[in-house]
Amino acid sequence: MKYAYLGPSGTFTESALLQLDGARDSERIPAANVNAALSMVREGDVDAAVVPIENSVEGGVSATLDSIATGDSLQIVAEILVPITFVLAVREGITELGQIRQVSTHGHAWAQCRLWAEANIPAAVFTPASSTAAGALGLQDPEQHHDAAICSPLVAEERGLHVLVRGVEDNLGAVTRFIVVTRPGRIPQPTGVDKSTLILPLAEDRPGALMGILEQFTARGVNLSRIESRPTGEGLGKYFFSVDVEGHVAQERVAAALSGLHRLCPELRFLGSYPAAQGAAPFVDTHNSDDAFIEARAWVDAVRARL
Ligand SMILES: O=C(O)C(=O)C[C@]1(C(=O)O)C=C[C@@H](O)C=C1
Repeated sequence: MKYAYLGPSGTFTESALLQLDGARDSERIPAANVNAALSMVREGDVDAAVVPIENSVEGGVSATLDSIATGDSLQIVAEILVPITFVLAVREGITELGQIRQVSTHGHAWAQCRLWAEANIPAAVFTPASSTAAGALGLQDPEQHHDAAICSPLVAEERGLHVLVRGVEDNLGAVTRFIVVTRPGRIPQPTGVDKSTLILPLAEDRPGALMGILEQFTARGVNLSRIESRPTGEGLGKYFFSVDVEGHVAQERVAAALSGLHRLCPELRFLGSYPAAQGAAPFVDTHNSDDAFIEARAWVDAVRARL
């Protein structure tokens, strides 16, 4: 396997990739940003990409949500969870927090450490980096000017960086969810604890449009585990919904919800059904079981046979 990931080496994304079976023997290509990683998949330069999609504190990763929602279709085949903790690494010569004038990290990491930074390095200006590891490596680059970086403990250790403070995150126990993305192909078999991801553009801007979408799930007992609205970029007020549901397209209730959604918004994108990284099998009422759907369809077919 050949994987692209949000690089350089030492990102949380690389840690996620290394959790995959056989990843240590695979070819791993660092990409400068999420879009570049997904382009490598679309163009066939790699078999798959690993990119962040959601953080338990900061929410959805817009670059990923937007990139998988448009352009050539992609498919999610797996998800990976990584516990997140950050350290404050500093440039050589910096020994106290008061000396820090510029701090660099990924925007999503900064959002998770903002309160700590306001309280402890209030004078420091934030310089965005393309990843936490890129910010950390910049500390060894004389051409870059930041004197501190917020990064993973691992990259600080691997690069021999001096760590001034550990655990600078505002919320203990944060987790980031990563996805493995391929070109559309075979859908992983259901495991019983699965997720499906959908992109739902609003076909019509009218009262109750979102309710109409949600009803498709409610009526079939399909639980949502994430729903986010993202601007389409076509103008103010134009949004699409990015949704994760509990269940697999092989299950009748999920398939029925998809079919209802397709009638409401034919432009919907099915981004895949894949094993959930954690959780239990969802509760399913008897009337939403596969058997109930199959039996109900047979009953209607028998009625229609008399036409
Ligand atoms: O910069 C990294 O190390 C990443 O893998 C990206 C990323 C993200 O986009 O959320 C991943 C995990 C952390 O939440 C912070 C940054």
